[in-house]
Amino acid sequence: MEKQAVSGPALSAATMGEAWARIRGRLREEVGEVEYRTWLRQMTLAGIEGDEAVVVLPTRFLCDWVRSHYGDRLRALWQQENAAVRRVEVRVGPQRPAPAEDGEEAAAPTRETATRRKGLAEPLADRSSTAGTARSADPRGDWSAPLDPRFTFDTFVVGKPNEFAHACARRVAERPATPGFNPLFLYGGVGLGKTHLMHAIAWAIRGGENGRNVAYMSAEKFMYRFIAALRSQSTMEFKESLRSVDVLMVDDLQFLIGKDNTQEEFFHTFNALVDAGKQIVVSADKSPSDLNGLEDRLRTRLGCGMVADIHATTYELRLSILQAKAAAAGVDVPNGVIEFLAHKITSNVRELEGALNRLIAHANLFGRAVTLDGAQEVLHDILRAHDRRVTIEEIQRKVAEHYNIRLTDMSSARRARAVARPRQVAMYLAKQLTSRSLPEIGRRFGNRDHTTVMHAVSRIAELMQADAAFAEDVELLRRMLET
Ligand SMILES: Nc1ncnc2c1ncn2[C@@H]1O[C@H](COP(=O)(O)OP(=O)(O)OP(=O)(O)O)[C@@H](O)[C@H]1O
Repeated sequence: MEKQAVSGPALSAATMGEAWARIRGRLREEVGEVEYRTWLRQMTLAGIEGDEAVVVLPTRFLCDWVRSHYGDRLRALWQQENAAVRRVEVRVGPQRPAPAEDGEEAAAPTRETATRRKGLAEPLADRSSTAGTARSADPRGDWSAPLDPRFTFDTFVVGKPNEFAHACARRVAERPATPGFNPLFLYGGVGLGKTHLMHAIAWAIRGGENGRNVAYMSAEKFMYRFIAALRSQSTMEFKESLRSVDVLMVDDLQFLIGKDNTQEEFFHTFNALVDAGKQIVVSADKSPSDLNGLEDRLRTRLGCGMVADIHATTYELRLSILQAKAAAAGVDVPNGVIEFLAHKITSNVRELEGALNRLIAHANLFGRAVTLDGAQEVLHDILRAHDRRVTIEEIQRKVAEHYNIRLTDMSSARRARAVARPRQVAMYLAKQLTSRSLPEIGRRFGNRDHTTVMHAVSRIAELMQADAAFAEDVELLRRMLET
């Protein structure tokens, strides 16, 4: 439901802007220049929604930090400005350029401010000028970032694409710092389970008998802690606290690309820990050798233990994941719906899970059973985003698989019915599902003439009319290809 504008003493855009500027000013005075620049400067006000002021920051980590360290203060300051604002929501959102503030760079941004506004660079440039004035951006702290209770080995579904990574993760969890498995480097595309496996390792080691001290963090958090330490001149404590852990786990290492100072610090920490026989686990979106922008010596070190790739999901793995998640939610999702989702949503597990959760939420909310029609309606936006153009090669592959013939027979001269009929089906589907012309389709099927394709199309249409089972078979193929 759309939220209403603030009632009572409503704020106009101009007044809101002024109020926000005052709040930022107050915070800046209260926390000091260094802390303000480190954590708060990138905050922008997205607007007021109902009784809630919405503040955005460029990354999830910054949001978590600002929410937990400054959330109450932000709310109190808003209340002073306008009593109708009762809550402050801090969320990830697009950045508008922050207004120039006293003592800061004016309109033409320096390289540092430009990159900082994108939320990308190491904001280290001013580290000598203001060091010492920082308050509590605690560089020592404890390193035990909260782990997601859902991300354990028990809930991780294993299939061909992730079985090697999973086996390595298990091994490290059971026997940390085993030679050959240190460091463990897990990599794979977005939403394929890297963080899940990292948390599972951390849970297992923390829950083990030896009471090992596990430090789990995102690379982004590593960087912010390091910067905070530099600024408050407490790098010794920072180093000591990290070097006293038994297991260091750093997620999304690609974040350190281009952040040379942080990389260097990470490299030294890494060496100190490995030399001391401690386990390192790292995840990234690419293999060490493909992480261009990481220093060569760091890439070499990262690649010298065990490197395990999590591949894109297969249909079978998607099915198993959906079945496991539906069972865990205690909701009866018919097989047809599960198969449909596994066919349609092929991008990654996060999206697959999101789609299933939405279906389950709808079913619970309206007390209705989950059905295929309902799924198509509830998920129409997700499904549309996954619609894609099917290629002739995909059609040939799918049809060959379906009829159990060789892919090469799609273009061969063999005329045996067992081969010729599936080839005709593939031509028919190519005509139906692609915008290719008849001559072009003919060329892709072993340089056949366009009249051969025409004949195949009409023959298959006839057979479908005459034989319901055959028609159903072709329809099934079409639906599978239309994912
Ligand atoms: N094999 C699996 N079994 C069960 N759940 C999985 C599996 N793989 C991924 N997931 C789920 O998919 C979601 C996304 O996974 P995760 O956050 O671990 O991905 P990621 O690879 O770290 O992505 P990113 O690159 O965006 O950080 C999580 O909810 C996770 O539990």
